[in-house]
Amino acid sequence: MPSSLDFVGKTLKCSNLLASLRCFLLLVICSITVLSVQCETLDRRTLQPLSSEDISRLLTIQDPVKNVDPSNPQSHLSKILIPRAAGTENNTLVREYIVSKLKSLNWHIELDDFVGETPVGSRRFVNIIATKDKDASRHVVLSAHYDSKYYPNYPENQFLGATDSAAPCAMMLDLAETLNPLLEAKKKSLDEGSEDDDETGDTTLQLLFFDGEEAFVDWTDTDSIYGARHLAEKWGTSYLPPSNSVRHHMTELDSIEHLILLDLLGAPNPIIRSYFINTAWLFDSLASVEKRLGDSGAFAYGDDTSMTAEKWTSYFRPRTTATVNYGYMGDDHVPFLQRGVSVLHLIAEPFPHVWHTLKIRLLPPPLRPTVRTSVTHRRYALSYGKDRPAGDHQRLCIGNTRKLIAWIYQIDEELMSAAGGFSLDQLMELAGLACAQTLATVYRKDVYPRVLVCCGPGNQGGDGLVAARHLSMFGYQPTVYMPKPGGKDIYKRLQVQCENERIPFIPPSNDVTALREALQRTDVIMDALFGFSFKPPVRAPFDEVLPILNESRLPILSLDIPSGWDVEEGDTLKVGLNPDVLITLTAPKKGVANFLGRHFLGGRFVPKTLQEKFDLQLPPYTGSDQIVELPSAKLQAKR
Ligand SMILES: NC(=O)C1=CN([C@@H]2O[C@H](COP(=O)(O)OP(=O)(O)OC[C@H]3O[C@@H](n4cnc5c(N)ncnc54)[C@H](O)[C@@H]3O)[C@@H](O)[C@H]2O)[C@H](O)CC1
Ligand SMILES: [K+]
Repeated sequence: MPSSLDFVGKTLKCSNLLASLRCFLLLVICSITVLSVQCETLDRRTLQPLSSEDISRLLTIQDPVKNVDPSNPQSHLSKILIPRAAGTENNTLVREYIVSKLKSLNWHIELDDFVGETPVGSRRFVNIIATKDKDASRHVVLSAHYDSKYYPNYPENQFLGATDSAAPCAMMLDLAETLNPLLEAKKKSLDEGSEDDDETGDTTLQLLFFDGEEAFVDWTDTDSIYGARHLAEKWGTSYLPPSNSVRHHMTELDSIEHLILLDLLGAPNPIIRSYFINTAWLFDSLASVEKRLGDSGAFAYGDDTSMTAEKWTSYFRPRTTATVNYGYMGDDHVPFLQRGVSVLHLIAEPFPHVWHTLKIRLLPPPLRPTVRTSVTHRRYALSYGKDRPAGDHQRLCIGNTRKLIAWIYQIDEELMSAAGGFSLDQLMELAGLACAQTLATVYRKDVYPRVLVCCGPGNQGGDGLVAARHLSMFGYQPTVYMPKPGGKDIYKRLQVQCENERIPFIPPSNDVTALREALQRTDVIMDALFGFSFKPPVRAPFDEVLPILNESRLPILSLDIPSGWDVEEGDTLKVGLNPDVLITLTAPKKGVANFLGRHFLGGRFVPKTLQEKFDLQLPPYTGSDQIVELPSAKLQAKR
């Protein structure tokens, strides 16, 4: 029977989840207090509430049932709900339907067409990439797979995959159709200059319809998610041409704000959970969207009274610190997640009882849950363009940095004077801890375990050694590369501390062969080479080191200022590193005013007296955090 055959695949998916959950259990217990803070803040954006008129307008733009009604032969769902395993004629028919619908709505279509090896021979796979505004450099991606499970013989080969994932695909087409007039009106007003918003104008909606999600035999790493694996790999190495809004070395993957994957949706009463902390805010936003809709009676339909304002119940399992999910199951999002993409996985778990069975043939997918999920997504997508990074409390006067750079040495001196009372060891410890916390915040240790900490000859190199020690304690695998060790006693003591932690060191040398080899075994680079005392031009051996680090195309996190950048002028000589993330210490330097990547502030040691004396308008840190994320350079420039 197909269901029992495929139960192997399902067990594999679930066992991944269970294994991950088991691994994370201790962590959850130990770090519950910290996590409760992070859940509230990580990558958060605020969702601007829509008025009641907005909601009713949204619901009346288009009948929410029309596109997902299986009894209507013209609905999107009916058109997709045929056996459509990858490589079959039906698969082509469904693809052509999706493409023609989106083309007629004026969406830009790209097909990712390739041949892959499967246990049943070579097969053609075609991912569909539909983008509303092809010129926008940032994408909010909604995705689902359009293939159905392959079975060689009758009657199993009649498997329809209604929830898996015909209904999610139909929801996406419904969303495109419903929002199209609104998206076009917005684009028009941006083009005409009547609405001026670089931030949202540069973000567009992208729909990904994956092919070949299903295994041909049993679900394994190589027999599953053919389309997603191909696209994630391709996009990880496709670089976008640099422009005002596209920074150096930005890949197609970097352009993804969030990838939202819909799967196994459409059956009654799904339980949907939050799996990833960096999209927890997005999950909460969806749940609050659902609540507003439910409480306003928007889910009630016809004679059915089960979803009236008083009776409806949520599909979203509320998130609490005790129930944060740390595992993930095998699905199309995994190759993206492994490459650092922010993911929201919206899947019914436990899987619907009709999963990989033929029952759906006899029992059309229950209409109401499909409509409800579809409407919730419509409403969410409409308000996405109004989102902003929460930045009101993150005031930082970049205009003041001209003064700051002159003051930065003075602040340092005062901190370590008799009046300041700090020692260099103390400041370096707090600076290094903030740097390690930044890396752990952005780069998950299960995806980016191997950190190459590149340390320079000055105090910044000391920050790097402190960070390496903390990273090791956090569970990462740091390696220290210090081509020209500084002579101060403090560096030697820090090196001993690292060695006692069994952190490997690459022996100092002017020959960069060992560096090149180490980069082959690295997931992320920490740049602790030069800080605020760097004076261009770059001297040997670093003149050779910086280009090698850039050419590695690995993600880079820079400490205080990207190495090779002039502290006042930035990367004017174009010899500096191109980091993805920056952790500024004490206060931002003028040279990084136009830095486009993620920017954090750390060095939580500037006392109130010095903040007042130097008129530093530093943003408040939250709870026990050592770092605070700053608004993007683009937003600051506008203010
Ligand atoms: N209060 C704070 O913000 C603290 C910050 N910390 C960190 O310390 C650095 C500044 O440290 P400093 O020792 O003054 O200098 P650097 O580490 O930036 O580098 C000096 C080092 O580099 C050599 N060098 C300079 N220019 C070149 C060049 N063109 N080519 C090759 N080598 C060069 C120079 O000879 C020195 O050896 C700050 O940014 C923070 O990261 C403290 O840890 C805590 C307090
Ligand atoms: K640096």
